[in-house]
Amino acid sequence: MANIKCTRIRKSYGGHTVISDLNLDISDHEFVVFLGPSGCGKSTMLRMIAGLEEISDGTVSIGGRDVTHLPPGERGVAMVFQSYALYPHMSVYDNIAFGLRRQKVPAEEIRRRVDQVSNLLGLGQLLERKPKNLSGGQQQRVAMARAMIKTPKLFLFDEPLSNLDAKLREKLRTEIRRMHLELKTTTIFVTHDQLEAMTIADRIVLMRAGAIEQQGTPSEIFDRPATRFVADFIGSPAMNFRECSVHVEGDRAELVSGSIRLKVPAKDYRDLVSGARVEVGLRPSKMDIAAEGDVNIISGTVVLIENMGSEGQVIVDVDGREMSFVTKAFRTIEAGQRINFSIDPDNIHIFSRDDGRSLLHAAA
Ligand SMILES: Nc1ncnc2c1ncn2[C@@H]1O[C@H](COP(=O)(O)OP(=O)(O)OP(=O)(O)O)[C@@H](O)[C@H]1O
Repeated sequence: MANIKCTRIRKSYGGHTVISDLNLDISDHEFVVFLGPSGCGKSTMLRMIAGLEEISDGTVSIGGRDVTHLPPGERGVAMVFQSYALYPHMSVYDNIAFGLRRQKVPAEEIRRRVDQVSNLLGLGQLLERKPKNLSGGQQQRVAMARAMIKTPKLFLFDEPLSNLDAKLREKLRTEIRRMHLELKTTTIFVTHDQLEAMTIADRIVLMRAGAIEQQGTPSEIFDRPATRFVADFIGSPAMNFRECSVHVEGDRAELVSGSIRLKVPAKDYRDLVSGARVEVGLRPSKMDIAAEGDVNIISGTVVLIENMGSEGQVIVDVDGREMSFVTKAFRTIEAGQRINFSIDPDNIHIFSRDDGRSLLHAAA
């Protein structure tokens, strides 16, 4: 069992508090991603769970055992860092076997386990090489193998893919996910890359300034962002935001900004009263060229079309400000033309201008 429980965690450096009163539960076998902008405290949290960083206040337990004051070696965790930190003078085999040799595991057993993890990570042909003769991706695989061989209860990854190029990142991301499906070791993975988080996580813990802003499955976070901050952080291309005034008529509310008029069912949101001002968020990927019968139509002049392969991002000037939407039919559009695009009422996000919280009743 390797569930994790962080209770009322605080971390201060000198007089400066960087994590305050953070509570977090992670289930056995879960793959959790700590996501957030630079400096929000992701690595500090991970390092406190690993035991590499002292906790100023609060407790951490792993598998029901309070490990708050245990050294890293006694916590049953293995950590993979951004830098591979392999021993340059040792072969791949010796690098992977190093930890087990120190534990005086019999040579035969070491051979068996090195073979097992190196096959899992596609390192079987590279065992005699020195790290300097490996690519960055191969070196990171060796670092992962070295962590895995100890059969830890908990895997901690601190931005392990940051030094790799985009293609390799994608490949290793899939491998890490596959490895998790096979081994089911509870995993925490730190990244500031939202796409990486979306594709790899069972659950995303989105942090902001030392606190949890929202946690949930990638779909929950993407489809029902609890705050404007989350909505803005997740999704690429980024969400469009417009400040709108509210006009309520019966069971419908109209959100108005310049020429934009969007209708939503008023009962789905709290605090929608005539005269209120709100922040409205529209995801580019949830809009498309308007079709017959669409209700929420926005008109503007096409500024630019970005070809993304199978679809394109269309940047449109609406009342002197740019908005964007994504469409497969981008090849039919030209810069300078007038265009109507639309959004489904279910995909309109409304946030309070005071505290940035979503006004959707069903928001997390
Ligand atoms: N040893 C330290 N002494 C003082 N402040 C520190 C120390 N380590 C981290 N901090 C501060 O704690 C905060 C959280 O840092 P942390 O490295 O956990 O952020 P992060 O979310 O992992 O960021 P990044 O994605 O840039 O690595 C930052 O404001 C950072 O400046």
